Amino acid sequence: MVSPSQVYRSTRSSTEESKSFEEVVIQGLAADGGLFIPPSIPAVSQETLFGKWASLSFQELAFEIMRLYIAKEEIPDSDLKSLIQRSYSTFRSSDVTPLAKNVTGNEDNLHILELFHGPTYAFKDVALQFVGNLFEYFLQRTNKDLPTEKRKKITVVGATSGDTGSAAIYGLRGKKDISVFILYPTGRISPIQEEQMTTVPDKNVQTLSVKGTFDNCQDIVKAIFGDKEFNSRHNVGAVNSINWARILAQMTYYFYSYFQATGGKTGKVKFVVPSGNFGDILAGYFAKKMGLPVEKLVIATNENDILDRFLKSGTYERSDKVAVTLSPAMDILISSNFERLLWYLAKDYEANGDSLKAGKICNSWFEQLKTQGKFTVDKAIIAGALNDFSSERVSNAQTSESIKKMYKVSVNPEKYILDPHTAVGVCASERLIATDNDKSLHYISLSTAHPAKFADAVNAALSTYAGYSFENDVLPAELKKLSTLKKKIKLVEKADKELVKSVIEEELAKMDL
Ligand SMILES: Cc1ncc(COP(=O)(O)O)c(C=O)c1O
Ligand SMILES: N[C@@H](CCOP(=O)(O)O)C(=O)O
Repeated sequence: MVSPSQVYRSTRSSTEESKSFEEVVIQGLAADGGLFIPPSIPAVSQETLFGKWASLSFQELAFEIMRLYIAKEEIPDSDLKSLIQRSYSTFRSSDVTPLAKNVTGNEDNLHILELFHGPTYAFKDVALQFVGNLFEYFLQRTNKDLPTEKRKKITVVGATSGDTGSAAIYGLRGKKDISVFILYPTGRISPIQEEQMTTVPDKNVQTLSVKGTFDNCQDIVKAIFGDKEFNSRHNVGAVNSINWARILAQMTYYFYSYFQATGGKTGKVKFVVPSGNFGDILAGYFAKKMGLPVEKLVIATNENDILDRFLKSGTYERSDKVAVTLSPAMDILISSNFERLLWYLAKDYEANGDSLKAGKICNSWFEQLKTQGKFTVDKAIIAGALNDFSSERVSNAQTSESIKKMYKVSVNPEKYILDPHTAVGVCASERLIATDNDKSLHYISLSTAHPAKFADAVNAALSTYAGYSFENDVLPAELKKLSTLKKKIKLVEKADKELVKSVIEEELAKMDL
C-alpha cells in the first residue's frame, strides 16, 4: 500500500491533486510554478533510530530513508538497493560522507562533515549520482520494447553557480535518451568549476555560458519549465534542487553523521550548513521532522543574506544586487527551496494542518514576491521557523579569517584546509561554540566542497604561510589534468529565455541522439 509520505503535491496548489514519486522526479517543477513536497513527513521511532539505523552503513541507511518516500510499487526493494549501490560506488571514501571528528582537538566538539568525496568534489554528487541513475532507470522502464522513434527522451535543463552543473553532468554523461544543458553565469564560477563542466566530451552534454547572474540562469530555467509548448516538445527535466529527489538523497548524511558524532546514541547536535538555495539544509529539516533529535539547524549565509534577514525580520525580500563573495556558489538572491519550508510552516502555523489552505497561502506569498519583490509573514510563522532554525551571516573577511584559523589550529588532521563555503559554516560554528558555552553540544559543520575548487580564495588566505603549496597540499591529480583538456562552451550573449531556448534546439539537433 502507498503511504501518505509517498505521494506528492505542489507547494502552490489548493486542490486535491497528487503525484507519484516517478512523476515528480521526471516533471521536476509543478505546472503552477510550485515545488513538489510530500505533504506528510514520516515519523521514525527512537527505537528504530537508535536500535537499528544507528549501526547501518551509509547505503543501508539511504535505503531505509528512501523507502519511506518511494512506494514499493514504483521501485521494488531490489532495484532501489541496486540504484543506491551503483550511485555510491563512485565515491572515494567507503563511508561516502566521512566525518572528521574534533578537528580542533580540544573540547569544542567541532566535527567537519566531508561531503566532497564524489566524482566532482562537491556535496551535489551525493544527490546527483543517484538522480542520474534514477532518470536512467525510469526511462529504461518506459522505453522497454519501444521502437527507436517512439522512445521517450528527456532534455535536462539546469542552472548552476558552479557545483550543481558539474555534478549533474557527471551524473548524466553518456546516459541513453537524455541530453543535458547547463546554464552558468559567465565569469562568476571558478576556473576549475568551468573546466570540470566544459571538458566532458560526451555528446549528450552542452554547457551554456550566459551573460548574467546565477539568478538570471535560475529564472530562465524555471521559465522554460513553465513554457508548456517547449516542455511538451522536449520533456524538460530538472537537476537543480527543485527536483525532489535531490533533497531526498541528501537526508542520509544528516542521520549518518549524527550517529558518527554521538557514537550511535542520542546527543545534543547542531548542524551548521553553508546555505544559498536552501536545498542542503532542507534535507536536515526533513531528518529533524522524521525524529532525529537535532537541537538546531543553523543557516550560515555569506553576504547574500536573504535567509538571515528573513529569520530576523519576517520579510522575505529580494535584494537589488548580488554581492560577489569568496563563496560564489552561494551568491544567490532568491533561495529556491525556501518555498518548501514555507509550505510546512504555513500548514503548521497558519492553516491548522490543512494542506489545501497551505498551498493557497504559499501561492499568495509568491505572487507578492513576483509583483512587489517581497512578502511578510505572521509572527507565528517566524516563531515556528525558529524552533528548528537559527542563522548566521558571515562576511568575506570572516570567511578568509576562518580558513587561516583552521589551518593554524587544527590538529586532527593538522593544517586542515577549508574551502570558502565550508569556511562560512565553520565561522558560524565557532561563533555558536563561544556563545552556547555548552560542552555537551556537538557541532557538525557541513563541508560542501573540496578546497581545490576555489584556488583564489584558499591561496589568498594561506599563501603567506611557510611551507604551504596549493599544488602539493590541495590540488588532486584528477583536477590538475583538467586544464589540458579541450573545452566545449556555447556563449549566450544575453540572459534571455527565448535566446536560450533557440540555442538548446540548435544544439539538440547537432547532438542527434
Ligand atoms: C560549495 C557549495 N556550498 C554551499 C552551497 C549552498 O547549498 P544550497 O544551495 O543547497 O543551500 C552550494 C550551492 O548550492 C555549493 O555549491
Ligand atoms: N550553488 C548551486 C546553485 C544551484 O543550486 P541547486 O542546489 O538548486 O542546484 C550550484 O553550485 O550550482
